[in-house]
This record gives sequence, C-alpha cells and structure tokens, in this order.
Amino acid sequence: MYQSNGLLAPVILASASPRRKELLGYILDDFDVCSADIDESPKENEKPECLVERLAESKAKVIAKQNQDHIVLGSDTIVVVNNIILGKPIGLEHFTSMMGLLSANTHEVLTAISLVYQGECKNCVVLTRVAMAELSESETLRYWKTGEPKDKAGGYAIQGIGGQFVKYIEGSHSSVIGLPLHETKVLLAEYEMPC
Ligand SMILES: Cc1cn([C@H]2C[C@H](O)[C@@H](COP(=O)(O)OP(=O)(O)OP(=O)(O)O)O2)c(=O)[nH]c1=O
Repeated sequence: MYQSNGLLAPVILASASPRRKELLGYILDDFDVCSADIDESPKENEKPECLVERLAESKAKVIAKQNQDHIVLGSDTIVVVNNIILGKPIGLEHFTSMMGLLSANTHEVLTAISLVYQGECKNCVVLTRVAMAELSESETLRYWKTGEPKDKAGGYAIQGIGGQFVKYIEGSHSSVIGLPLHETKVLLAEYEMPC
C-alpha cells in the first residue's frame, strides 16, 4: 500500500492536544488523531523520566490495541522543579503554588514520545531546562485569568502569553510545547519504507 509519509504504515497520533497535532503536521503529511484517556497519576516513588515514558507508552498502547496496522504515537509532558513533578494546575491555589516554585528558578521539562507498531515500542525522553523570571503575585493572578495555564503542564505555555516569563531555555522548544520535532522525526524514520 502506498503511504504519503513514506512509512510502512499510516500514523495515528494518540492525543487530544491541538499543539501536538499542529507540531506533528510539520513533519508528516497525513495522520489520524485519536485521544487516549488514561490515568496519569504517578506511582509511589516513580522517577519523573519513568513516569513520563510510562504515560506516553500507555497512551500509544491504548490506541494501538484497536489499530494493529497503524504506527501509533503517544506523548506526555511533565515539569519537574526541586524534584517535584508538576502536572496541570487543578485550580488557582494549585497554580499559585506552582508559580511560587517556578518563579526566579530553573526547572526541567520532560517530554516522552512512544511509537507502538505491531506490539513493538520505540521510546525517547527529551529533557529541556527552562529558566523563569520572577513573577509577582499580581502577574500570577493576571496570568491565571487569561485561561492559558489550565491545560498546560507546569501551568504555563512557552508558546503563548507565558513566553514572557521565560528567560532562556537549554534544549528543545518543540518538546516544551509537547512534541520534540527532531526526535519524533528520527524515531519515525525507523519505520521508513525501503526504497
Ligand atoms: C510547559 C508547557 C506545556 N505545554 C503543554 C503540552 C501538553 O499538551 C500539556 C501537558 O499535558 P499532557 O498530559 O502531556 O498532554 P495533553 O493532556 O495536553 O494531551 P494528550 O495527553 O491527549 O496527548 O502541556 C505547553 O503547551 N506549553 C508549555 O510551555
């Protein structure tokens, strides 16, 4: 069968994130999207890199179960600061405490990608360091009211209003937004059709 992406099988992005869909569109001509609902809570004493990889793989596996003839891509992003894992803020209080940890500090953003095809998994975890400026209480409240923080790991979006709080990054910008483009391209290339 001819594949427009030049891969062995069609691709499904196992995600509800519009940002991941947009990013994957930069490297693939054609793919389907299907959101994978999984329990994202960490296990006791689970290391951040293990958690993020497990979640990306779980998302891919849930969708792969019904789509054995597709390459399924799952991804997950978490923020880690002072050894504390930050997911998405569940309310203003939670968000304020997150910003307290991130303000005038450096944190890590971990994004895992997982490709599942015919029962086989290929995973990759990408780490990016982000240095944040100091945020005042009023700035924090104003930012919360924009609505941007609520569906973002660590409560901010580097690609949006939150970009003004980022002093510098070391690593992959696309990974912070949710899908490391270079690493995704490299992993997908392992499924290229032979010429
Ligand atoms: C730090 C940061 C995170 N994010 C986003 C990326 C992820 O979409 C989100 C983290 O939540 P995830 O649970 O990784 O992903 P999701 O719930 O958005 O989508 P799905 O599980 O269906 O794939 O935070 C940004 O968009 N910008 C940022 O600067």
